[in-house]
Amino acid sequence: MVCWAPVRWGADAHCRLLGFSRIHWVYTEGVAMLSICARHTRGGIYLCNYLTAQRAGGPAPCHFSTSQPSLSKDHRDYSLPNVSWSQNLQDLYNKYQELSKNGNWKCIPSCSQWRLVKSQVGDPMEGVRENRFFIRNLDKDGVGLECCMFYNKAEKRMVCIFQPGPYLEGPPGFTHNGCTATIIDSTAGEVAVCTVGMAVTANLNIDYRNPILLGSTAIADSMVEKVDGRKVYTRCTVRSHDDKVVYAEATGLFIKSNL
Ligand SMILES: CCCCC/C=C\C/C=C\C/C=C\C/C=C\CCCC(=O)SCCNC(=O)CCNC(=O)[C@H](O)C(C)(C)COP(=O)(O)OP(=O)(O)OC[C@H]1O[C@@H](n2cnc3c(N)ncnc32)[C@H](O)[C@@H]1OP(=O)(O)O
Repeated sequence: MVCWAPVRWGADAHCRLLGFSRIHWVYTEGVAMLSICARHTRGGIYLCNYLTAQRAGGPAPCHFSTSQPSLSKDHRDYSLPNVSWSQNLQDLYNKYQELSKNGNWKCIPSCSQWRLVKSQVGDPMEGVRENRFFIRNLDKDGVGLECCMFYNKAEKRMVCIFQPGPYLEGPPGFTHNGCTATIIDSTAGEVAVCTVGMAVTANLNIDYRNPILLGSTAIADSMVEKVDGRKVYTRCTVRSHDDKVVYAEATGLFIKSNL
């Protein structure tokens, strides 16, 4: 029999992040099927464990704190590995760290992103909150986006290795396309900013090719194609960690700030 069950799912932050209503409805049969299919992948195990824990009333992360204004001066680097990282994400991180040894690639610490903005435009909330961006705005490791960016100056290229967590769900078991758009915007935006200085998104076009399983590891690979005056044209492809599946392809136009 088909049955719909309400599941309290990290209510406040989840709603804020995805714009859903306070109760998130999950089609339980679909989720059960997905969890069976998902067992075949490393990401699936992550998802299965999470769903099993939730159904059992176990340590489902229903209550957690979001990125509220904070007086903390602890500028944690959210791009460093933590226990929620899958082996695939860790392997990609190790690969780019290795590539960084000859200076071609450079790891971008998460806290550097706001420093970049502040150095250009100042920070209206200086002193009242931590340095962090929308892309990594949940306190709890693993529930949102785990990611790290690497920059290649010579190639005008930025990659973002990432692992979407359970609070980023769109279709049951899969990543919300708005989350994918955020990753693309941030990766392409960052390479635009690193290339020409402070710039904002004017246009973003995305073709979604395949859904991204929650808990899986993927990579957004973005590069600057052309700079024409203040206009920075970028291209980005999102693929699975092993390059076998293309998840999305995008172009973005960023406009260099007049400031
Ligand atoms: C505002 C908050 C900023 C927050 C932080 C922003 C960036 C973060 C920076 C560093 C962080 C590191 C990495 C990045 C991480 C994340 C990325 C997040 C990105 C964002 O979250 S960022 C916020 C969302 N974003 C906006 O909030 C933009 C709203 N918007 C505007 O602020 C203006 O609209 C603007 C500035 C775009 C242009 O205004 P403007 O007056 O300066 O210049 P103008 O209109 O003259 O355009 C100049 C030439 O661009 C062409 N052009 C313009 N728009 C076009 C379009 N859509 N399609 C095709 N061509 C276009 C014109 O046709 C002309 O071309 P031509 O020169 O050939 O005539």
